[in-house]
Amino acid sequence: MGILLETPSVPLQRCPDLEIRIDTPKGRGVFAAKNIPAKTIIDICPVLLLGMQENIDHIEHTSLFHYTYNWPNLDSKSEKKSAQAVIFGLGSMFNHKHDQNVVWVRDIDRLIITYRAARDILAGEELCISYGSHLTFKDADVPELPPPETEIEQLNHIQID
Ligand SMILES: C[S@@+](CC[C@H](N)C(=O)[O-])C[C@H]1O[C@@H](n2cnc3c(N)ncnc32)[C@H](O)[C@@H]1O
Repeated sequence: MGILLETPSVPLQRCPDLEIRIDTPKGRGVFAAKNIPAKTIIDICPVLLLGMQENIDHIEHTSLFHYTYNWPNLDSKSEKKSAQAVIFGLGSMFNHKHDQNVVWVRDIDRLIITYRAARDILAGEELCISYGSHLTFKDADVPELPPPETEIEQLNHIQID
């Protein structure tokens, strides 16, 4: 009897109750078309790990740079370094929200990310992850404060009887 070799594989799964909206204050975004219960798998996405130098020489100069994730990696001296990775599937479409409703887990060895609902998500809500605190763009969720001059002008208009 021969040895049964199992083909290495990752079963894929995507929540069907989703839609892309194309004209939001954050550009395109992923929205719930129906209620989605907490812990539902939203998507399982394959990952392309970029070479450190490839990223510096090329990707950082393209719009793709705004879609990459940090990915733990080892350099040529086996020291831990943060590389960049391109995420295929919906992983590249989630916008940022400080109070995110989607969480994600890396499978480093198999180059996969799994996204799940962090809580119950209502139909019509946007599905967002957190990009952390160092954003490279103006967060559309944060209201614009009036410039100081405007505040002074406003105070000047307050009449005291
Ligand atoms: C990974 S892409 C997300 C998909 C993107 N909205 C699109 O249309 O392709 C990241 C980009 O989306 C935009 N974005 C994400 N979250 C945002 C937010 N909270 N406020 C404003 N823009 C946001 C920024 O332009 C950011 O560089």
